[in-house]
Amino acid sequence: MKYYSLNSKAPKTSFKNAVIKGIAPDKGLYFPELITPLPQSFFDHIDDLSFQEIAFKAIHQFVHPDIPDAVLKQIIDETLSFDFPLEKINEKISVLELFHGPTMAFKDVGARFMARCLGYFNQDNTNEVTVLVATSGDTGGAVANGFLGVKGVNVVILYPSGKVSDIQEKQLTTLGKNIKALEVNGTFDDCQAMVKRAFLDEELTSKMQLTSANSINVARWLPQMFYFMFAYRQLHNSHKNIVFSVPSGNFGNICAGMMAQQLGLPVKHFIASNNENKIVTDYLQTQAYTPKPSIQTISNAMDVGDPSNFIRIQEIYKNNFELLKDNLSGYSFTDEETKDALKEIYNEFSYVADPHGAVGYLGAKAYLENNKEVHCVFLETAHPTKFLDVVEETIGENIELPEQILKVMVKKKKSLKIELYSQFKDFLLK
Ligand SMILES: Cc1ncc(COP(=O)(O)O)c(C=O)c1O
Ligand SMILES: N[C@@H](CCOP(=O)(O)O)C(=O)O
Repeated sequence: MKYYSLNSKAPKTSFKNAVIKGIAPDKGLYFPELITPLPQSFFDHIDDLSFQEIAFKAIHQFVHPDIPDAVLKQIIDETLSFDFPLEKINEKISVLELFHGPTMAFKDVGARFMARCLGYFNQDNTNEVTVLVATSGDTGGAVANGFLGVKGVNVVILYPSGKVSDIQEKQLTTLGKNIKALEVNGTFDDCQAMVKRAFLDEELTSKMQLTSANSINVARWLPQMFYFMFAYRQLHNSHKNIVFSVPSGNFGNICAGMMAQQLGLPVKHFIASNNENKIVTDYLQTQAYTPKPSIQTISNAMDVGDPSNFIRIQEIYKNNFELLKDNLSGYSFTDEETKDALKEIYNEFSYVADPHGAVGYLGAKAYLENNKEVHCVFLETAHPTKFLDVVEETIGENIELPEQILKVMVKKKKSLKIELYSQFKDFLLK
């Protein structure tokens, strides 16, 4: 597969090069040149396939020929070593749990897949890479875990000081080895802007190979397609007209769902469920795309004021506003509404959601008000214990801490505080 830059001013490139570079030389996001739908027989016989087989068929065309089939199978087997259960909340709503990986957030799959691709490309130690990551909470931990000890890869994580949960902070600052954390006095958007500026900085790029492990990178972004296929496999015998409500921040996950739809997955509609950072929800109402400084909320991983992947969504729907609106609705919810939803989900369905999942649930409910003939799946993108204080206080119960979380809580945070791009650059150059 060849990838082109969405800024149209860079040459097409291979999967391998797109992964190693992260972003095109004209600073555009890479996008696959061709999307060939899977045959109808794949969907007709999806019940006969394991999750690993589904994933292999879904991603094969995007990595071929740079990753041989046997290696791809192994990468997928190692990446998908945990479950993705779907639970019915009621007749109209189900929840797809994406938090059973090592850091208990949906980012684990993309991070593990990308780490293994880079490991494969660097077998002969000739492609040493510095991976830069901006995180509003979960990407950092997943990338730290997924890339720990990967040969020839150094990871630098930038996170907004005081704006991630205690557990998220422990997950991204305690591993050591090839993983370094920089605590930025600013917002997630400031972190993302510093990373993007580093890619433009010739002094840096002439001295080191930089790449990104945010959803900018095709190897981090595309495996997120799997979730939508896994949900379909678990639901299609009992429900048609499946709609996904995706708690959205940087819009990588929902955009990966749209890629699955391009592969032929029968998805009736997507819902972008936003907290008060509602740039895309506003766009769908006004047709004006206006990035804004991000607002701090209790669903902090979605505190994004300029979503990177919106441009990919525009590409998928051919920059056609009406086509996009036929496929995507957007809703935004306040923290108070999110807390009420956490209580409602707990009291009515005995289910403990996290604040991001609760926003997804609210999006599903809002859409169902005017669309009766569908079944909504909201994505539970992180385990509730990652947001322990707010969840326990809201539902009035203590929740049991999983082993993954207990292990990390006792570790000691190690980070370097920075405020300016020059400090970030000096850190990289040293
Ligand atoms: C728990 C959680 N939910 C939702 C999101 C939003 O996902 P995306 O940035 O792909 O829109 C994130 C972060 O990305 C997250 O960590
Ligand atoms: N919500 C993310 C922000 C970055 O998203 P990404 O998918 O582009 O890595 C986070 O938790 O860090």
